[in-house]
Amino acid sequence: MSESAFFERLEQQYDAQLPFVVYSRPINSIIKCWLQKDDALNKTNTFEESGFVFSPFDLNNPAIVLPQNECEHHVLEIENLQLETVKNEDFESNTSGKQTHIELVEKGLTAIKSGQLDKVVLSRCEERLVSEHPITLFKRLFNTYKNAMVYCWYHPKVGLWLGATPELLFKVEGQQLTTISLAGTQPYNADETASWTEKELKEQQIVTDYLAEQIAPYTDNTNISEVETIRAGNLWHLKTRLISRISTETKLKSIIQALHPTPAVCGFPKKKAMQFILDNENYNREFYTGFLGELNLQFSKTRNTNRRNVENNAYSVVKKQSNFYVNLRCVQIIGDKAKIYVGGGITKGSDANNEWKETQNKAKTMGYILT
Ligand SMILES: C=C(O[C@@H]1C=C(C(=O)O)C=C[C@H]1O)C(=O)O
Repeated sequence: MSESAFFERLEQQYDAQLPFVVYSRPINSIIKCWLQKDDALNKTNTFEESGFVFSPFDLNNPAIVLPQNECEHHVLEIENLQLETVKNEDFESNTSGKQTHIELVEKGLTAIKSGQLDKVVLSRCEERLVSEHPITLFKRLFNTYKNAMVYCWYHPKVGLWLGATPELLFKVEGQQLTTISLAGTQPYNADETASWTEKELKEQQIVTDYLAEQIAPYTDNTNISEVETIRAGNLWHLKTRLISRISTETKLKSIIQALHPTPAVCGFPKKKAMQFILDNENYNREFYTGFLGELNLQFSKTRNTNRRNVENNAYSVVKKQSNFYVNLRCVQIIGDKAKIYVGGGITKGSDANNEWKETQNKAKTMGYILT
């Protein structure tokens, strides 16, 4: 399918108010779209279906699935999309929510000092006007953020979301589980390399240890990589990769419950941090810090047994794969309004003003894309 035919088909779907998702995974020149044939709202809480899942932060609310066999699928392989309009380099974060956010962070710090919590991730949402077509915004995301999972998701009964997330929640290929620990934030500077404080390194290590502990009951042989610095748009983060094997009887839902929400978007202890967020952030995160991605898709892997008998040499096994990304650096579009969702992790020693600035920096990822 040509680039123009691919996007025309997507625009038709949006004009007909039918559900769709268009996305591209990090470091990948493949754009996929799933177009649901009707406007049914398919929910899941078992995560046993095959499809594309869009899950809220709070799993007490349902996750939405675009079922694989009720969708038309298209794939486009391309490096850069044609775009007439360029991104806006002058985005200035709106300061109207500053006082409220600082008060929220201070409340979080008080809870940490009193020993109720070790870490809590506190967020806010900032409104902007948007005039551009969502498909144009998606094209800009794809051209701008090559090492993020970029997407535009729409369901007429739920809403319209776009994002460029640097964070894999986890992926499962057959029995192999991969997850990452992402924490620490610094503004990206092309002339310097990131230098991290002991506090930042320690906090990222805490996230890594926590993830390893959470997956331990379902896995064996966890291999933990060295810590590396990665770039996500205008920011640096610290990242570690954890790879392990899950036992055959483990259900995908158990892995989801063990890993979501991670301390990178919620805090820990998990339940207490979650409760603090639900009680104190004075808005609903909805799908921000939820997760999205391919759910139980079948793929076949060819094995080479190296036997002499050529007939037996290659055979393929059908396996299932899922890959979920944390819904960060995202925006919800309602009519001509764009709501940019941003947050950051608060620990002992965090400074409320710096936390505010960190959310302003994070808002730029989507801010640059909107005009
Ligand atoms: C919560 C967000 O980001 C998360 C929080 C980070 C931090 O506290 O330093 C870093 C990356 C993300 O895991 C967000 O972007 O809204």
